[in-house]
Amino acid sequence: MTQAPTAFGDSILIVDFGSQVTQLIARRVREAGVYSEIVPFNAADDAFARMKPRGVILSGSPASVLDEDSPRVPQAIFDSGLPVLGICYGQQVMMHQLGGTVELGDSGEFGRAFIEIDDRCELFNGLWSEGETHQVWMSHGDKVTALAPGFRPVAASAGAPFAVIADDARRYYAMQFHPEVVHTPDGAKLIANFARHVCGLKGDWSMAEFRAAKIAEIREQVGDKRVICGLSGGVDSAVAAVLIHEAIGHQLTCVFVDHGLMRSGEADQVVSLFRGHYNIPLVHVNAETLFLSGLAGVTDPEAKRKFIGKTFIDVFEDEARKIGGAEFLAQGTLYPDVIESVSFTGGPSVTIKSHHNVGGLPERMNMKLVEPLRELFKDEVRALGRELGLPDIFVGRHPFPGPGLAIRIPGEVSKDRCDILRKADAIYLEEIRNAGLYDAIWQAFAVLLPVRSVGVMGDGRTYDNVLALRAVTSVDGMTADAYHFSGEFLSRCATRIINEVKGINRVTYDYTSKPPGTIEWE
Ligand SMILES: Nc1ncnc2c1ncn2[C@@H]1O[C@H](COP(=O)(O)OP(=O)(O)OP(=O)(O)O)[C@@H](O)[C@H]1O
Ligand SMILES: O=c1[nH]c(=O)c2[nH+]cn([C@@H]3O[C@H](COP(=O)(O)O)[C@@H](O)[C@H]3O)c2[nH]1
Ligand SMILES: NC(=O)CC[C@H](N)C(=O)O
Ligand SMILES: [Mg+2]
Repeated sequence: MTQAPTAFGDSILIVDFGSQVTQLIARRVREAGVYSEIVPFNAADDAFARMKPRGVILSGSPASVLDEDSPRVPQAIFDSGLPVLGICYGQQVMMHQLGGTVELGDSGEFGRAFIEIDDRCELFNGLWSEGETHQVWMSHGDKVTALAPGFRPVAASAGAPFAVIADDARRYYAMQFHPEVVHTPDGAKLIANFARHVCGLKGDWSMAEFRAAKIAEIREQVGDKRVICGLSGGVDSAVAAVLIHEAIGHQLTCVFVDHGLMRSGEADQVVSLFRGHYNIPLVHVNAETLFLSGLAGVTDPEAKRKFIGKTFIDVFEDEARKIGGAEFLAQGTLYPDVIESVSFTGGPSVTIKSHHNVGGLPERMNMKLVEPLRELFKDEVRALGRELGLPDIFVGRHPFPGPGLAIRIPGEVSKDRCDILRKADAIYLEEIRNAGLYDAIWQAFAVLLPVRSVGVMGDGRTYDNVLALRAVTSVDGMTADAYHFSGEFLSRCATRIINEVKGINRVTYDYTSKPPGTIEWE
């Protein structure tokens, strides 16, 4: 998982101890105009040396510092003299390592809590003053019972006398609550204060800077070699292709793989849209038979993903040979693809699913990867797309997963089932567009369930497939909420789909948020 040295100037390193909300810390730091990266605690030493950050934030964790073998902060971070901000477990582990005491609490604090500000400190600069009460969000069972030398309490809650602690001389701050979540209303400002006021960073990280830095980095990585870019029609690969083209021009060839798992009419649309807007060579590969024959009999979601990931690479390598060889394969991989696919040995996070372009890649690959968007969240990619002048039709598109309809057909995938799903999905999206809801929704799609139900149509009995509709709102795909359609809208979709698509006799709507669900069903 080693990456090239960061070219983004001043940054903050976030050490991940496995909290569910670590990504939110990175978002808050970036919103403050400061570049940040998350690294698992067991890779923090290397990342610290590579990034040369100007400050460090320690995340929460499901672990307890009282457990044997629970994670620790690399000593190099404390030895560096840089500012450190500890959050929840981050606070506990700082105390444990720096000479304080942590004990198992009689009862934890979970959810909303109120803290009283007892003293001023640099972290509160221009934000909180003595005597005030503020809402925060807690989620802990252990608690700090004695402070390490140099620290003093600056805020307390009913359950946590050391809700915020400070050592202004060393620029060490720590809190028991989570400032990164929206339920701590001033949390983003606290994190911004740490990044800008305590670490002294300017907060001028922008997409224009990212664009320039990335172009330089791509030129350096690629030299005069050829690059193939997997182009899906989605915003990520379109932005990656345009950025790489700006860097290396004619050395780039794009390859669109039609795996037969596309939505209705999508293949032609993507190819004509891209050819219409850009003068970048684009190869259109029809690989439907290859993908569908390989998926026959495969029902396990991870097995589908792994097969598709591998087959994508086979196709890219074939196409590379046809143009006389390419040293590099470019993809529009994003930060969430990386975070959700990787579990670190001995590390705290688990693999949720193998995104086809990361965890789904075969072990042995002949081409080296160029992934200029690997550090970005989706909304940041859209901002970069606008910066690069991409038309709205690319920038505003709903995401569509690389494995396509295969992960929206739980159970075995066949051409017949793809055809049924394509028709239903097209009606659903048409209704969404007609109702003017496309831009209010982050992603919408249908899932063809491996369940049949009994119905009655035209006085006859039917025994057909059940379809689930899904629509979510989100900022970056890391968390999501079900979209609340009107009942009238949903029944219109249900009626049209059952009337117009042979093979479906029941339609349901999926109200699950993420977490606990994921956006896709597989
Ligand atoms: N059909 C395809 N042909 C070629 N490359 C593809 C295809 N589908 C996916 N890829 C590659 O895999 C990467 C990841 O896919 P992903 O769906 O996350 O991104 P995207 O399609 O570019 O954008 P979006 O997430 O908005 O759909 C793409 O950026 C692209 O490089
Ligand atoms: O290119 C992709 N390859 C994949 O293997 C993949 N799996 C999920 N997705 C998309 O990622 C976002 C989050 O999806 P999940 O909540 O299902 O993980 C949603 O936008 C999903 O559509 C993928 N995109
Ligand atoms: N959210 C956290 O970081 C929790 C830390 C630790 N597991 C506790 O329960 O106190
Ligand atoms: Mg896509």
